[in-house]
Amino acid sequence: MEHALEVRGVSLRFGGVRALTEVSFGVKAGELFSIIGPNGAGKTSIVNCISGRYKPTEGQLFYRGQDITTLNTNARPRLGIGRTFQNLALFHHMSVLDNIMVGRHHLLKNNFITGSLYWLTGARREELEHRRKVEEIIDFLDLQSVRKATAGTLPYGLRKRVELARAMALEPQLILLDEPMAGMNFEEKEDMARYIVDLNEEFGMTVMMIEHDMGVVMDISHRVMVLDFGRKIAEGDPAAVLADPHVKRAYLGEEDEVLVDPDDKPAAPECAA
Ligand SMILES: Nc1ncnc2c1ncn2[C@@H]1O[C@H](COP(=O)(O)OP(=O)(O)OP(=O)(O)O)[C@@H](O)[C@H]1O
Repeated sequence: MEHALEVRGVSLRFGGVRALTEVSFGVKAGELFSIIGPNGAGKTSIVNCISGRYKPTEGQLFYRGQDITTLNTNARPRLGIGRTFQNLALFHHMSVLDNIMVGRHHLLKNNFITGSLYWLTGARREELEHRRKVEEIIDFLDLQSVRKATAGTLPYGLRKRVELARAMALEPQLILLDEPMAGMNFEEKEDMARYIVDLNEEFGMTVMMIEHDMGVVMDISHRVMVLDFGRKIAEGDPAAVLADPHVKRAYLGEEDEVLVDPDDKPAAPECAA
């Protein structure tokens, strides 16, 4: 399988803070790839480097063989890279339908001037085609009943789904999902997991997902990478990653026997005065 995305030796520093240190990995075309790690491990930083929000201090990023390291943020959706955000970034006063339409902005061929010649140019045909695509996504994500609702009035789980719809509207080949299940209840997570698997399998999108829910990650991912303090500590199929002692120690909080000095005596509990 060809690499859709390749991250080579990426480091990112904010003053004295090392958010990422020499992180390298590849995501294959058609893969559902997840990144896990404790809070502050650098997961969102990686997504922000790929989406262009941050420029790596060192290293390179390749998308389908093209060096995108210094490409500006707006150019990436045109290449086929879409994303969702950890904290919802919807237009709250707009309808669900309009929020999803915004996602198609970069695909619009007609500008303000040609758009004003609505019936004479292809503007009308183009709008109908965009509507058709948006309706397809609304059907896929079961958003029919709320298509006219104001986005800001919807329950959190549904707003997350609308955000996914907007990212899908870009028709990306690679979609970056930053904690798509955060704040959801069990049923909402189950639904979201199913949509993610379907957009990978039915729509053929390559998925790179950051998610804290280990159950979901292990269930649906083809491969998993683990970050800790900005460094990659493991990568592989879910079962192998779960069994990795470094991962157990860093992520799941289990002790690594090798690193525990047998002569170390537990400290005596402090007595209250
Ligand atoms: N814009 C920024 N300015 C300064 N430091 C930052 C910035 N963005 C991230 N960091 C720091 O970089 C490190 C990695 O942060 P990042 O948000 O990538 O971690 P994360 O794994 O996504 O965490 P979480 O699971 O809590 O979202 C943290 O120490 C964070 O404080």
